[in-house]
Amino acid sequence: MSAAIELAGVVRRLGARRRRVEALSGVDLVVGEGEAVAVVGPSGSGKSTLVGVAGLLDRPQEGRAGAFGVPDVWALPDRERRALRRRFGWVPQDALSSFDPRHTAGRAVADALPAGTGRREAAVRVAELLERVGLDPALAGRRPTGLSGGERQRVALARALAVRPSVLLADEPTSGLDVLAQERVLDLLQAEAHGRTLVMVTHDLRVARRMADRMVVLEDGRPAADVPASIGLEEAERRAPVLAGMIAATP
Ligand SMILES: Nc1ncnc2c1ncn2[C@@H]1O[C@H](COP(=O)(O)OP(=O)(O)OP(=O)(O)O)[C@@H](O)[C@H]1O
Repeated sequence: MSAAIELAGVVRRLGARRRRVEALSGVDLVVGEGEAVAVVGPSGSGKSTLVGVAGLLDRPQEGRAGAFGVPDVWALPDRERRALRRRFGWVPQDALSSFDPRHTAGRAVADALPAGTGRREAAVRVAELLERVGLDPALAGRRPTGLSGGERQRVALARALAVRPSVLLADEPTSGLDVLAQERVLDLLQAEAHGRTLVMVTHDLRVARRMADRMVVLEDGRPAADVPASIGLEEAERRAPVLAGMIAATP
C-alpha cells in the first residue's frame, strides 16, 4: 500500500515568540492510501495542528511532511505543492467561520471547483454536489447564516468534494450539531470516504470506531498509541491511558 500521507519527525510551534507552544513535538505518521484514520486525544493535544500539517496547509518548523510519494512537499515549488494540496478535501470543524459570509453557499462550492471551470458547468456541478450531500440545490442561493448548522456542514462537505479529493480531512465535522444532523453528516462522510483516504479528528470514541480502521492517539503533541479502531475500550485504555477520560464519557 503506498502512502497518502507521510510525516517524519514533525515539529510545529505556534504562537508569538514569548508564548510559543510546541503543538507537535516530533510526530511520525504514515497513512496508507485508502485507509481511514481517526485522530483522538485530549483537548490541546495537537489534533487540529496535526491535520493542518498532514493536509499540507501548515508547514512544520522541523521534520518532513510528505504526500503521495513526495517525501518533503515543502521542498517543492509553490505551484507543485498547491497541485498536491488539491488532492486533499477539507471538512472544517466550524463551517460557518470557514465560509465567506458575503458569499452564497453555491459560490463557496463553485470557488473550490478546478480553475477554468466555465460558469455553466460550475452551476451544474454545484447542483450535483449539493444533491450528493442531500441538499436541495435551491440552497445554493443562501448565505451561510441562512442555513442550519447541519446544512452548513453538508455544504462544507460538498465544497471538499468539489476538488475530487483523494484524501478527506475532517476536523470534528459534527461538533455543535444535534444528534440527527450528526448522523446525517457521518453517514455522508462515511459514504464519501469509501475508496478514498480519510483522516478525521474526533472527541468521540464511538465516532472513531465507526468511521476509522485505526486510531492515532495524541498526547502533548506526540502519538501516544496507534491502535486498531475496533479494539475494546478496556484494551484501548490499557494501551493509551490518556484515553481514560474519553472512555469514561463513552456510553
Ligand atoms: N494560534 C495558536 N497560538 C498559540 N498556541 C496555539 C495556537 N493554536 C493552537 N495552539 C496550542 O497548540 C496546542 C495544540 O492545539 P490543537 O488545536 O492542535 O489541539 P487539539 O487537540 O485539536 O485541541 P481541541 O480538541 O481542543 O480542538 C494547544 O496547546 C493549543 O493551545
